[in-house]
Amino acid sequence: MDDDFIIQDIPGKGKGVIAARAISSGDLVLLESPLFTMTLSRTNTKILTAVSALTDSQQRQFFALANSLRGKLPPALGTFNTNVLPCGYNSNTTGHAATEGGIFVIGSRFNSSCVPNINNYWDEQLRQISFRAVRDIVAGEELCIAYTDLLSVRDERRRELHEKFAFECHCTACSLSGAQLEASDGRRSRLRQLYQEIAGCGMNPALGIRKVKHALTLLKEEGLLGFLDQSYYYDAFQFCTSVSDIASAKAWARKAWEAECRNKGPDCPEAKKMENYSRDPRAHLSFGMLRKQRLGGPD
Ligand SMILES: C[S@@+](CC[C@H](N)C(=O)[O-])C[C@H]1O[C@@H](n2cnc3c(N)ncnc32)[C@H](O)[C@@H]1O
Repeated sequence: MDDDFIIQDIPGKGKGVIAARAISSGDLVLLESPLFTMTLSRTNTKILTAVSALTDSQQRQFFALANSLRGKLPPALGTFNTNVLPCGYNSNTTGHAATEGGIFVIGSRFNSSCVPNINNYWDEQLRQISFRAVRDIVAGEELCIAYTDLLSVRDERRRELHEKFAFECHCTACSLSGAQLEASDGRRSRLRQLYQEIAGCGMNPALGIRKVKHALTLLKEEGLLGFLDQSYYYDAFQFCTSVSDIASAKAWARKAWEAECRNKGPDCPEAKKMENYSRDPRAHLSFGMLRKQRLGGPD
């Protein structure tokens, strides 16, 4: 793992993390314990109290991290807010925020991209954060996570990143212009709509499956397939199990299981759940709730 990346200066971004060799989709790039964690209700005083409990060398590590909020916030709070990563379930897409955040000596060096190649996941049992590749990565590529809601349009993403982290994003998606930018914004907006429409398709599972397939196509076109696909597979699984289409339900559950393994690791509770459903879709609450029909599995 330690040989997978190097930390170096990146023009316009401070430091960042670069792949030192080819990394395959699903590979664990880093597993790290926090220097310390803190609940959402943090203040400069609370952070200074937590930092003072660290060893001298850990205190130096904390203050050596970037502070992009210098002059806007007191130094400890600015450093914390620049580097904090969620320690708990967090979804930029649904707006669900983890109640705890942590500071990581290495993990806090990952920069942001709106087409991320790395997923960060807090393992509650280990109380460590993992970083896994969401697609194949070539040597020399920067390893980036997502700091923002990827289903927002470019200008909204830039506004949010500027407000929270005081930088302008120039990732491949944010650097688009003209018709290409319009197409990218259109796909992300449509994906957000589909996310909500799919949730309302419980009584019309055939329509739900069509919308899932449309969403997966848009995710692929937008370069986000490996990052945001798992919830769509789970939705498709539920549609199939509700109409007792067992073979298709198993196939969708398997796709969800693969996605959870890739992004969070095979031992995470979500992967275990999907593995169980892929063996026995009847175990799901919605099994057989609607008239039997065949909906079909993933393409
Ligand atoms: C958690 S730190 C990431 C590591 C940091 N670059 C460093 O030097 O340690 C977050 C800060 O990195 C910079 N950053 C992250 N992603 C960036 C990007 N895509 N473009 C420019 N700066 C970025 C911003 O200053 C941001 O506030």
